[in-house]
Amino acid sequence: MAIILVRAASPGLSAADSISHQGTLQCSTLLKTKRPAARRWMPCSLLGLHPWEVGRPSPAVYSSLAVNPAGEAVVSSEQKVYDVVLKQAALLKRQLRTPVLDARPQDMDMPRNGLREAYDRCGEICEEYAKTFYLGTMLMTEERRRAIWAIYVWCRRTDELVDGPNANYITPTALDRWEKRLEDLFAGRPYDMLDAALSDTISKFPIDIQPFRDMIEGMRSDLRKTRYNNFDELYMYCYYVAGTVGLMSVPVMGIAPESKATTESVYSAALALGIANQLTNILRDVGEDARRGRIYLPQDELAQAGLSDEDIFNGVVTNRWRNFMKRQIKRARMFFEEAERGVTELSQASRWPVWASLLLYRQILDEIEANDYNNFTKRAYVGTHGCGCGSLCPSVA
Ligand SMILES: CC(C)=CCC/C(C)=C/CC/C(C)=C/CC/C(C)=C/COP(=O)(O)OP(=O)(O)O
Repeated sequence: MAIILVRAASPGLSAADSISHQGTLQCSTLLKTKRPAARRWMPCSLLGLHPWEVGRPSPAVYSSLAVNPAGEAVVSSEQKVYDVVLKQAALLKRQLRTPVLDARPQDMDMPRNGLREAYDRCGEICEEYAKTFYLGTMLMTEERRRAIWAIYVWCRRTDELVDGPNANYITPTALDRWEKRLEDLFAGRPYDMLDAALSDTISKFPIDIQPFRDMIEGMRSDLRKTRYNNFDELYMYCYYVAGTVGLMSVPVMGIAPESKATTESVYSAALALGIANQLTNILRDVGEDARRGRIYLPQDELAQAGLSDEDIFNGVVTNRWRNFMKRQIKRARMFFEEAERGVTELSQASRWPVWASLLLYRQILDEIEANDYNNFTKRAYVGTHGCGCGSLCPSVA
């Protein structure tokens, strides 16, 4: 019942809504007209436009530079990531010739005792750190739910390496070891029980190792990099640490059998949600990051707005800052819009947790505005009761 009502109230979930990713003029570092057989590129700057001001572009198309300082054309981050999307989509299409998971009896692949315990532990961790999302996963089939927990826990542990209590001791070598462990678990040789859950998951779903490797690469880059010259660099970072989660999730969440959308477009939407979440996270945490000497904002855009690192460290909300933030928020919202269109294409039971987390995270942007753009000393906070679903939200029940 709750879900039906929430669906009716959620534009992204209307049955009549369908994605049209065809034929639109798209913009990125480059503008591109997308055709099935070819992608043609034209620098946005030729039109004197900021990419995200050209109108709602289609899949992952918001990077801002495609020339290096020497004026040479370079492949944008967005294009590099789109190539990963295409690869993931092709793999999924190839591997999904196997039976539809939903059609299998739920108990068929029930894990043996040790594994069951491992998955339960993953569920507990997910519940502890991401309660709303966890509650949403309870609507999925058991197999999918356990798989999502296992992926979540691996990502959480990876993040903890550079963000957790031992972060100061983490070296590139430690990340190399973590990557070796990842390869082992993909080869069916898990190191501990939590790895064993993921190892089991990848044996059941068509999940590729690349987004996992890329996430570790993101942690490596976080160790050495504290500034981002432009949005192209920031986009790559967001892909590494969050877009990857979207790509990992699609094979488990599943595309609705009735969906007319292309596999690539669903992956693009999943990627967009990861990017949107990460951009939002960055905008929420500007003050906190600055206190750690980090600025995850495009330096060129800061300079254009007349702002410097000093302004960020001083943390005074000025009109320049407000204007800068307005543009950053606008861009993050465009990624959310892109993501929204993909939610409807997921298999029915996977939509709600994704939708709930999208609403919840997007509200952080509203909250930053409500705080008059003071993200230096005020943390935009959205409680689990604030996901826009009122009393229909399962997190309230
Ligand atoms: C839309 C479609 C087709 C599929 C959905 C695919 C998915 C699940 C995408 C979600 C990707 C995701 C959850 C990325 C992580 C983003 C992120 C910024 C997480 C922040 O984690 P924490 O650092 O724990 O955040 P808090 O600090 O807010 O607790």
